[in-house]
Amino acid sequence: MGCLCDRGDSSGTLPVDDVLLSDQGARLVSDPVFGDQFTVKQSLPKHPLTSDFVEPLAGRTNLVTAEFQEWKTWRSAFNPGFSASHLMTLVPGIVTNVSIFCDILREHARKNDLFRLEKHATRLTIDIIGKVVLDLDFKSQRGEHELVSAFESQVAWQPVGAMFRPTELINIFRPFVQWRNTRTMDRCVARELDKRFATLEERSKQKNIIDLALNTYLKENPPAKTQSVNRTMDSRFKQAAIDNIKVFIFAGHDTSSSAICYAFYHLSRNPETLAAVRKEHDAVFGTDVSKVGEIIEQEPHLINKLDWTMAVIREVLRLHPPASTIRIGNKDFFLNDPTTNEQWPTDDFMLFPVNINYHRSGKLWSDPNRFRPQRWLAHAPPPEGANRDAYVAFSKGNRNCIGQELALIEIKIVLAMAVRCFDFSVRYDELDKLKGDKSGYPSDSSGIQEQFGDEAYQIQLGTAKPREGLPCRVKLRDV
Ligand code: HEM
Repeated sequence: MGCLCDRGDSSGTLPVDDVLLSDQGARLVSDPVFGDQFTVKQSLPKHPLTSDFVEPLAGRTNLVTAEFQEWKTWRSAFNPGFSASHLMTLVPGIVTNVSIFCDILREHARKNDLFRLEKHATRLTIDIIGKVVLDLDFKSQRGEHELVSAFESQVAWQPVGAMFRPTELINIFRPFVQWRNTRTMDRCVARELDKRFATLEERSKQKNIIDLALNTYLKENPPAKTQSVNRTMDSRFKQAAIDNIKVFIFAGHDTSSSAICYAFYHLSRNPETLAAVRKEHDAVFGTDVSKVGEIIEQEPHLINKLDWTMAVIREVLRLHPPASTIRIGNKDFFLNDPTTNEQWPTDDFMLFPVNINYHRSGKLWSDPNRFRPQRWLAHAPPPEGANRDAYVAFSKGNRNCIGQELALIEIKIVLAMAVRCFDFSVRYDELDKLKGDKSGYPSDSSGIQEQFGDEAYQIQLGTAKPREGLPCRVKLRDV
């Protein structure tokens, strides 16, 4: 491993460092001064490994991997689906799904059983995204839906990730299982596309992702006056629409579910923060916790008053960012050290702004490994406050996360409806009892059990998730 800069911080992290990944060099970037050069000032194309990762989940033509004009066309087609005013119309659907999530937690509390929170959080967020993207109720929190099951299986069979599954080692199965899952996912999405396409012109304009995709098609291919709306959709466009819908379903649930788990994890370990968040919820929604969902539905803008809750979410995503970006360098692009004016070539290098290094750098943050949400409160100026330049949870530049506001809204609603009802306790000490629960997690209590002092360190399962799916118990609070 060779280093490019010798301005490492106290933890020894270098702003730019080189490693060899299989047969290709990678420049690991740990400082926004360098990372912004290829994500913000100029946005270099995504590295081909992004497509390798995304393709089994969302095919070849999707917003995450698209470049140049194709990306521009799709990004502007989908932008209206994330306008502040449209997002507020999604709140009732989110509240309905969060109520079901809370009911499920209530059932666990009554049974006082041990369970993995990740499964419930993932089913919650996939149900929410099903409504946002397809205007469809998957109802997967209470039952099975073939599209959801295919997604879950596809994530579990990703080659990077759940290596603990013995079947993972026998690679000959993977292509078949992934091919079958893709066929199921494509069939389900195509069915919805056909239904919506047939009725598109009869319905008033809607901004869910499926209709925004179809409107793009109609704009590019206006029907002739004599043509019936039953005409068939161009097959290339249809596949691109299917892939984009799948990418929204994947990107829109897998990351948010990880953040929900980590929010409960940190709140359960930080009683003072938990008390501050509960106090804030009392002040904003009143003390009758049974009414919160109704109040949020009627006055959705109240969630903009949740400063502490928002600070918790930002801090959770600082310590445990579930996703990142990787770019590919080229012969005309050089990384520049502004203090020395030295230039480094990037041709054929993977350029990786390492989110964990940004977020846990002692040079960029005070007390970087500690959960301290108050650093995000408006009255906490730097150095106590947050270093917003060094915050890349949603990436930066024009390829930043299109769904970030939606994610923040849904996580805020989950916390607003749950934290005053339940006491969470994280139970890695009882992991052995979950052995053989068919979750796919190994229940491995041997070897290293923590990283940075956290038992719930991140593993890759799709995006990055808490180890072992966050085993926990919940108790009902007397409120
Ligand atoms: C806590 C939740 C979330 C986190 C931490 C997160 C993080 C990210 C990151 C780091 C990227 C950059 C990926 C790359 O460059 O390869 C990204 C892009 C993206 N995210 Fe999110 N995301 C979240 C929620 C969502 C949601 C709810 C949606 C959809 C409703 C979504 C849809 C997307 C899409 C489509 C892109 C690609 C955007 C583009 O390239 O134009 N994400 N997200």
